Amino acid sequence: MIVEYIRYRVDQADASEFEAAYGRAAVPLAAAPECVDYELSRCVDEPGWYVLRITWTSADDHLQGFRNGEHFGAFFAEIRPFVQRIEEMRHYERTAVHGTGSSVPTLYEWAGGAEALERLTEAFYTQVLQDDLIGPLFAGMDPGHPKYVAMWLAEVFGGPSRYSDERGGYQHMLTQHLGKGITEPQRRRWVSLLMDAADQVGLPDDPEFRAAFFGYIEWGTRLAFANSQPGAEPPTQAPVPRWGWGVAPPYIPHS
Ligand code: HEM
Repeated sequence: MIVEYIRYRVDQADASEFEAAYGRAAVPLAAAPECVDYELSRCVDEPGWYVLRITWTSADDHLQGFRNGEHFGAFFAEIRPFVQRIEEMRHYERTAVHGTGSSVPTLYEWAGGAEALERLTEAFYTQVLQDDLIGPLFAGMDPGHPKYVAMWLAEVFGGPSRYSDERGGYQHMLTQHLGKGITEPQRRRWVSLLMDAADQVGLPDDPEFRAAFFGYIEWGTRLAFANSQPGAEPPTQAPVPRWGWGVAPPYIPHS
């Protein structure tokens, strides 16, 4: 992916027509398969200045695919009157420096931190060990297992990276599932018992948290299932995944 920045300097008198033109141009832009996303921002200190950010699938896709494609004509017809107003138009590559701030709590914080996740896994594995369908899989489990899985979940949900630092990270977790031959009914039971445990220990039950929590559990158990099958060859090295809120951040009423 590549990010294109276009800086415009528009006369204040033309600003509303400029924004309206880009509003119309955004329709063919959004329809172009080469366009990932876009955003037009207006400078607060110098109101005639604008920055348009467009993320393209690649610079070539922009310059060859989009410009020679079916949507360019309609896009360009709208913005043509403002081309003379462009001060800079360049492609930028993302660097390794990026991240998110703390304006939204992590799932880890929202869940109640390490202590809440440990309560969850303790209650969960107590049930697991008594379960006819999946209990036998865990018959020889390490007594520290509930704590280790809580550490894993904490890291996934945005908490400290203890599982990576102290327990071998993704690679160790993967080796624990390889060759286990988990069946689909066993995967489902694992999910179901974990959701029961979440209710039992009082994890937050707001729709946003539960949707994100369940989303990860569904994803993770499907991977564990796939990786446990005979002959599976999953990647042996990978970072511990980091799971966020997805499309529905927490609902925090503002007074
Ligand atoms: C989101 C889904 C899952 C997560 C996050 C997860 C997490 C983990 C982790 C972190 C370990 C290694 C613990 C350690 O450091 O020793 C582990 C081991 C294991 N997992 Fe999973 N797991 C998931 C799904 C499943 C499912 C669906 C099953 C089977 C139904 C399963 C069965 C096992 C077993 C049998 C072990 C070895 C336990 C032992 O002998 O100590 N896991 N899991």
